[in-house]
Amino acid sequence: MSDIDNGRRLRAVDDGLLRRREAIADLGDALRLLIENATATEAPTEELIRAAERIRRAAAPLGERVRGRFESAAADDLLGGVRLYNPVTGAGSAFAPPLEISREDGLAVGTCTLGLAFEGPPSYAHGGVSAMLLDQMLGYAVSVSGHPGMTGRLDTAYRRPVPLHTPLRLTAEVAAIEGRRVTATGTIATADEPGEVLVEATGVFVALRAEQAQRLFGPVIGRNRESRAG
Ligand SMILES: CCCCCCCCCC(=O)SCCNC(=O)CCNC(=O)[C@H](O)C(C)(C)COP(=O)(O)OP(=O)(O)OC[C@H]1O[C@@H](n2cnc3c(N)ncnc32)[C@H](O)[C@@H]1OP(=O)(O)O
Repeated sequence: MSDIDNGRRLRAVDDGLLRRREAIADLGDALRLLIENATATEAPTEELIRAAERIRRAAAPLGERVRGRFESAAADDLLGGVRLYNPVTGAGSAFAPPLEISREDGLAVGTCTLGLAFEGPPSYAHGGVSAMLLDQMLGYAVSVSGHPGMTGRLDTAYRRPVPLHTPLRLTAEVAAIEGRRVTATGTIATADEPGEVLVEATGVFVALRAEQAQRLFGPVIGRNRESRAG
C-alpha cells in the first residue's frame, strides 16, 4: 500500500472513531435526559406505562452486540486515558453527571450540575454521590501528578449539604507523596460561592506494583493492545 493510500486509510479510521465518539456522547446526552425526566416526571400513569414499553424497544438493538467484563469499549483508548463510560466523567455514561475536569495552575478543577436523579436528602445531593465525585477528582489529581494509584482510603467531611440544580465547582490537589502512597485533598463548593466549602475529602492512593497491575488489569490491557494492533 502506498503512503498516500495508507494515510487515507488512517484518516478514515480516525474519522470513523471520531464519529463513533460523537454518537456515544449524543446517546449519553439522550440517556441523561431520559433519566432526569423519568426521575422528575409527574406525567399520567398511562404515559409511564407507554414510556417503559418504548424504552425497552429502543434498548433491544443496543443489546445485540455487547462487550464483556474484560473488553474495553471499541471507542475507548485505555492507555491514552479515554474512558467514555466512566460513571463520573464519561460522556457516554447515562449515570455520569458528567463531571468535567481541567487543570488550572496545578489545581484540578471540576464542574458539574447534579439533577434530581442524584438526590439524597430532599433537594440536596446524596452523600455517596459527593464521595464519588471527590474520588474521581482526587484520582485525577494523583494521576496527572505522574504517580497514579488506586484509592486505598477516602475520608469525607460533609460540612454543608450540596444543592441540586446548582452549578458546582470542585477542586483537588496532591498534598504528599511517600513511597507508593500519594495523599490528595479536594473540595466541593458551588460555582457562585467557591470559598464556602460544602464537602472536603482526603484520599490515600496506592501505586500498584507491576505484578499487582498485571494480576488486576492484565486481561483487559492485553485485549486493548491486541485490538489497537489489529
Ligand atoms: C485521568 C484518570 C483519572 C482516574 C481517576 C480514577 C478515580 C477512581 C479511583 C478508584 O476508585 S480505584 C477503585 C477503588 N479502590 C480499590 O478498589 C482498591 C482496593 N484495594 C487494593 O487493591 C489494595 O488494598 C491496594 C492496592 C490499595 C493496596 O494494597 P497493597 O497490597 O499494594 O498494599 P501494601 O500493604 O503493600 O501497602 C503499600 C503502601 O500503601 C499503604 N496502604 C495500603 N492500603 C492502604 C489504605 N487502605 N490506606 C492507607 N494506606 C494504605 C501501606 O501502608 C503501604 O505504605 P508504606 O509503603 O508507606 O508502608
